[in-house]
Amino acid sequence: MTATRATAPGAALPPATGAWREGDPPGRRRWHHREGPLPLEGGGRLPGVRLAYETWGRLAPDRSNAVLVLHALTGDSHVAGPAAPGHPTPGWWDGLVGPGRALDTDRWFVVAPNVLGGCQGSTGPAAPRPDGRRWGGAFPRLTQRDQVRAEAGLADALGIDRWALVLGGSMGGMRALEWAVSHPGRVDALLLLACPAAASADQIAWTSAQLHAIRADPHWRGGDYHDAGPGRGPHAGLGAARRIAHVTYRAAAELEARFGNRPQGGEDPRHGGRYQVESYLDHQAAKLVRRFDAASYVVLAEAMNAHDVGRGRGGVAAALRRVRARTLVAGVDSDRLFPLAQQGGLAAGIPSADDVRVIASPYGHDGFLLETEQIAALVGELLHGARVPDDRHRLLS
Ligand SMILES: CC(=O)SCCNC(=O)CCNC(=O)[C@H](O)C(C)(C)COP(=O)(O)OP(=O)(O)OC[C@H]1O[C@@H](n2cnc3c(N)ncnc32)[C@H](O)[C@@H]1OP(=O)(O)O
Ligand SMILES: N[C@@H](CCO)C(=O)O
Repeated sequence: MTATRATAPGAALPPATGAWREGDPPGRRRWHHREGPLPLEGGGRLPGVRLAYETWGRLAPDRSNAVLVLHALTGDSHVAGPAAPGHPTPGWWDGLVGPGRALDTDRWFVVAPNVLGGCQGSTGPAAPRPDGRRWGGAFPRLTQRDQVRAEAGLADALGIDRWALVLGGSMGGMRALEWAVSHPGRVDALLLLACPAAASADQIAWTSAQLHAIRADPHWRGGDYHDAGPGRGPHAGLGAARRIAHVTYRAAAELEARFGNRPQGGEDPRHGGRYQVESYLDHQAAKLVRRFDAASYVVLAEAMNAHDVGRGRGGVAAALRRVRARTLVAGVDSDRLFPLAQQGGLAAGIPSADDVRVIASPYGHDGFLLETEQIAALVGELLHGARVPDDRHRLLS
């Protein structure tokens, strides 16, 4: 595996350039600096919080056209647009955001923050503390609620009282749900994709194996490796974590059809060579190691494990009843990590939600990233009241 850096990609970012201004080009990364420390659900306060974010479109004078897009575990604020300096991958929902697309940026003002704890410009373990040293292993545990609280600060700074739509998949869906539960008056419409009301034992178990892989790497050093020098981070551990995770992101039938038990190229597994599927996972691992910080991975994965929208709110059912947004819940039929039954539970518990919508896909959990046409139809239904083709359900709005 390629091991190119000990520091997080975010650590090399240019200095903050301030908040969004009228006339900004689409997709330019900007930063919001919170005034004062962020109180954390688990106790304590996080000082020096900043969120990186990108925007597309123009905020209407009455500020009624703002849409919040929330990314998943290893995503970032770069929802749309090509790869560019500071954006190692093209926009992860490029087919969804832009002029004439479902999130038509001639009409909607789309905002996408990098999650708190992440490594693509927002405050995370690789970022400096107020005293100038890096957080490293001292970075506090976060929950989705802390992350949403930080995002609410960004909304305040942008002058956005209400979101016309909040949407996200996987970890982004967890935060979208938290937004609708903790700020019911600020979310007009809600699209939840491939996420649960609370992390399940199965999800926590898969994540636990990933966390062990990272912490077992001798270069982990309790999370204090960021200044250890080039190539001296826990890259092997992060790569192992990604291999485990990536299998859960895809479907067994898809892997079978693509790779079966065939050897990779001229390699012979009986003599130390790899199977095709091993080579594929090696590739996915190497790509993540080049662009993501292991300590951020740990912070975000632990926050996902802590996800429980009902905690301290009288349970999941009571929490879901707080949602006032027009809501669509959708899951991927081949998702083995966040199975459709979990989205069924969300749809049943949220007062305005209809039956769960099914995204048909062979790709498993990653279907929420890949099936953009089906997701575009759901966005259109929420924003414009247009029916999804072949929809068997009543209109929500
Ligand atoms: C909201 C967010 O989560 S944003 C972050 C999303 N992006 C990521 O997570 C990056 C990791 N990748 C993924 O999660 C998924 O691959 C997706 C959803 C982004 C893309 O899925 P797909 O288009 O189906 O790509 P797929 O899983 O087939 O991977 C293709 C890659 O595997 C490589 N590959 C395929 N077979 C093999 C093999 N036998 N050996 C080695 N590499 C292989 C391809 O060359 C291709 O490489 P490239 O991505 O460098 O061009
Ligand atoms: N491929 C996605 C899946 C997790 O939802 C990611 O890495 O964020």
